[in-house]
Amino acid sequence: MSQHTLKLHVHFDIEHILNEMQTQGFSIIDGLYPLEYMQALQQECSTHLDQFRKASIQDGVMTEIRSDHILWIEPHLTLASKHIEQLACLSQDLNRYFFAGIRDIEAHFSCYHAGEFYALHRDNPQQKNGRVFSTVYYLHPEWHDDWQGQLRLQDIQDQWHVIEPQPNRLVLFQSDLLHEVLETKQDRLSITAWMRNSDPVLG
Ligand SMILES: O=C(O)CCC(=O)C(=O)O
Ligand SMILES: [Fe+2]
Repeated sequence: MSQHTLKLHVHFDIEHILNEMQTQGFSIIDGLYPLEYMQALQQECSTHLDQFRKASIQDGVMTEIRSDHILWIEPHLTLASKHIEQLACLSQDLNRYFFAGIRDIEAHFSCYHAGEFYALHRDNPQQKNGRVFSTVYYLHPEWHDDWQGQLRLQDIQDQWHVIEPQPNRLVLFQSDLLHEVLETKQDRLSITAWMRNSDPVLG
């Protein structure tokens, strides 16, 4: 499919999402995109894998907390940019309902190779980086339960959830919730995006 002819408009079940955000602080949206878009996005991701950088090196400093590889999404990544446009639409609803003040979205592709993980963390540790909501969209072609690599997340009632990284699944959660990516047994591809209420500080 030519990326120029690709028109993407997703209908979010916004009432359901808002209700889940209100009661648990996170929401899972399955089967988000038409298959042909997901496949085109996979291809965009795979053709750029050689440009991914170790996420464990931030500002030249090494951290042990994560071992995945990332590529920040910029406009030339046209298919990934369409995903960000859809998230921007969703953020308008979140703004209307939660007065969240979201003004922009920052996002990167992530690739976890077998043996890689992201230890327990919050995406907005001291509420300094403006991240209000986090989203992860999984785009590997398939996922089996015994491949591990789950997202483990504590909800606003302190209950823990283990979420499988199923392809074409979007997970939306409050950026201040504790979560981790368990060590994966297979290559795990995703786009992580943050809805922010202030100017970007990459990292
Ligand atoms: O890939 C995931 O399931 C979560 C990734 C994550 O926590 C992050 O990139 O901050
Ligand atoms: Fe995170």
